[in-house]
Amino acid sequence: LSSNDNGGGGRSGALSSPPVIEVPQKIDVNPPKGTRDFPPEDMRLRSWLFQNFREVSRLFGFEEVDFPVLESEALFVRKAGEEIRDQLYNFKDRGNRRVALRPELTPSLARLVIQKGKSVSLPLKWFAIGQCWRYERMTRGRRREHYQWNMDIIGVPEVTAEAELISSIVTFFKRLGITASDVGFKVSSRKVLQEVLRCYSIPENMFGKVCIIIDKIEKIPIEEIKGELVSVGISEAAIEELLQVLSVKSLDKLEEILGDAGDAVKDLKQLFSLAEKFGYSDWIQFDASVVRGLAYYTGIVFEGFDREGKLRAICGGGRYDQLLSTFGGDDIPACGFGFGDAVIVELIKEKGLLPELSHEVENIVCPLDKELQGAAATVATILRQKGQSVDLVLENKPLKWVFKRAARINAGRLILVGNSEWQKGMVGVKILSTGEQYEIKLDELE
Ligand SMILES: Nc1ccc(Br)nc1
Repeated sequence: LSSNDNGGGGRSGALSSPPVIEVPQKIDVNPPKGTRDFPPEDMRLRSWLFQNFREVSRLFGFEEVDFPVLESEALFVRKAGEEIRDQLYNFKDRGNRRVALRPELTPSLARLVIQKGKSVSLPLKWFAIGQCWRYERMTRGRRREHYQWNMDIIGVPEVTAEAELISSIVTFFKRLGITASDVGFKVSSRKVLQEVLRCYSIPENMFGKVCIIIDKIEKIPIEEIKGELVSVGISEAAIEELLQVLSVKSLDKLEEILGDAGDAVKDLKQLFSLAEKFGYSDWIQFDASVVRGLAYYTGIVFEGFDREGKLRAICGGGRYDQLLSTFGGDDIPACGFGFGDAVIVELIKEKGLLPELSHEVENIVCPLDKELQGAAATVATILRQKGQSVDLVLENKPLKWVFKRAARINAGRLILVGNSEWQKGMVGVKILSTGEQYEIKLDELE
């Protein structure tokens, strides 16, 4: 156990009595509603996706981190009316603690940064791949879990950090064969909203709530948006100005409205200039209507979208400069993104970019009779010590069965351990793709 492990026990308190669990007669072999199994074929695709997440993270010099799936509920109970809050997979554990299955990774990352305090030096460039949960009424039939790739830069106030993060996602898309004709990024800044709200002297503490309402602008009728804004105390005039600004699709137009004194226009201009230098200008567009649905964003926000408009957002992120301080940490700037494992798979299927991923084994090793099972184990071990993968036949099977299995597991070679050969320290080899076969001394086998 690591030194800081508290054994999960925390303060020793009385445990509630264990629930009486009925032993089911016949178990349901399907996974719980809204969750997925990953049998080998699906697991190969997931591993391939995660390998690409990891390789891009390595290219950008990020370090991998991880956190418990189970967190204190307090990490996620923000009061801005977020969907993520309404769908929290939360409960009281047997120590009477309010806990939740994490719906996202960013709060855990913020918690760990604060926990590490001065023992880590900024900037931090951390990435994580973790399963995230929501509890949604199954009437909508949507999943309750997905895996997210997160990349976060902690301690860099400049927009160079957001530009770097978007570059990492572009790099990922390019690795999969996705181009700027397939997907784009809508980019804006919450400082646009902030500057409008300030003009109408709307208090800062309304900012998160207004963003969450505005984020629904393409999901619910505009009259409902207006109604919700009115209900949180935004004046009709402010609402009209907000909606007018949110329809702006060019930075020049935005500058006309907001002027160039504020940070919103300055940050966005810098981001688009850096995009030129990174070489991904074709991938991004300014769109003032992008606010994202998480209350803690404070600056640049972006989301990846499919240009055919068939799919939900592919990924999203932004700057969250206040999150660490709201958790009691120092005032440390931060930005990051989340990239789910579901929409991207729908996209590569749409684009015919699904990779061919088959299970392969270099060798299948088979004793020709029971007495040679030990000899076959020796051969398998020698090959494995040389870094070769081996499927060792573990039962006394007819050769017909062995050849069928060799084909099913895409074995490269069949290594036959027969009595007369073994007496001479040799084995039989059959190259399954060509049919070529020969005998070879065990110590020459490679
Ligand atoms: N936040 C969240 C968690 C799980 C799923 Br599925 N979607 C969104």
